[in-house]
Amino acid sequence: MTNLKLSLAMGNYDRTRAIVDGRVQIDGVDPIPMLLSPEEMFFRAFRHQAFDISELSLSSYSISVARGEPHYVAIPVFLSRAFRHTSVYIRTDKGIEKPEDLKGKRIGIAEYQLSANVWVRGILEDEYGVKPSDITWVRGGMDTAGRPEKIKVQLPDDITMEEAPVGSTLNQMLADGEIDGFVGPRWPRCYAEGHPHVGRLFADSISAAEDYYRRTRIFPIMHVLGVRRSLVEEYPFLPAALLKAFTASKRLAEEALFDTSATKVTMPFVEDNLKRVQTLMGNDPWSYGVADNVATLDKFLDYHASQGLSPRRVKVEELFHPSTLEAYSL
Ligand SMILES: O=C(O)c1ccc(O)c(O)c1
Repeated sequence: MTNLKLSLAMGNYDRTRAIVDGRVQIDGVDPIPMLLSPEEMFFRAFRHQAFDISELSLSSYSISVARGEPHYVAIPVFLSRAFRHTSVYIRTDKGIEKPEDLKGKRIGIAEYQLSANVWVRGILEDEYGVKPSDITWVRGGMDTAGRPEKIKVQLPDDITMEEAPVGSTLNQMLADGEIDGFVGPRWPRCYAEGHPHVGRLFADSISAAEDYYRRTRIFPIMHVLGVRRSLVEEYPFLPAALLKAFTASKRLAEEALFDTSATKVTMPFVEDNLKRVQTLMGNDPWSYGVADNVATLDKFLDYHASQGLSPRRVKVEELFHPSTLEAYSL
């Protein structure tokens, strides 16, 4: 019996590496891995359904489910998670000292529907009373002018959204003070390069995120794994096989990270960060599976619907293949 040969698009992460190098096999599948950036992967997945198995933006995927036209079915493998307190950048010379000061400001975004932006808008509203309609959103490419939206969205009437001027990038607009801030999953180049008037809204974003986690127990989910729906109809073993393999691959990455004899990532203070995260979040901080993540997924779907991105409130169980919602035991 030969295995299915399936294309597999995902990021180059420690938690996926064992699948790429063959230490973990996916039952019944010979993967053809492609390690891509989120921008390229999601554009090709959502515009052209280019891959058999693909990491997917939780937001873009939720839109496709809410619209009743999902080309992929998700598996509760959360390939990207992040506390997005890190992801709000501001001009430090525009009177922005606290979240409430964002009201009336012009904030750049690459796309309204990016998962990181859904989380940031939700947290700003829930925690600080700053509504999406309090801000003027300016949409454009970060480093390339004229970025297209990968999914067209119809925003609620009270949302003000402008397109960045033709030929302008958000990085240049932020650097020149033409926008007051930027929200997005990737840091803007001018911040990375140390622009003297560009900083973070939450200057101590680790403390802000820790406080948020203590109160909410939410570690935001950005990306899921998806498999082409037509393939699952033909081969219903695929979702559970993928969940099993990706869970095993993540476990190997965690074991390596905890082997601190010679650190596995090129970064100081790894042991200290591991201890800090364990103290805050317990022994499985980056959990896969629906059961451990229902509250986080529910919060995301609330935000997604209230921000007008899904035309109806999708239920958590609708996102994932039924075979990944339960497991056998001995
Ligand atoms: O589509 C994007 O631009 C994009 C970039 C980075 C991410 O992590 C992401 O979720 C989306």
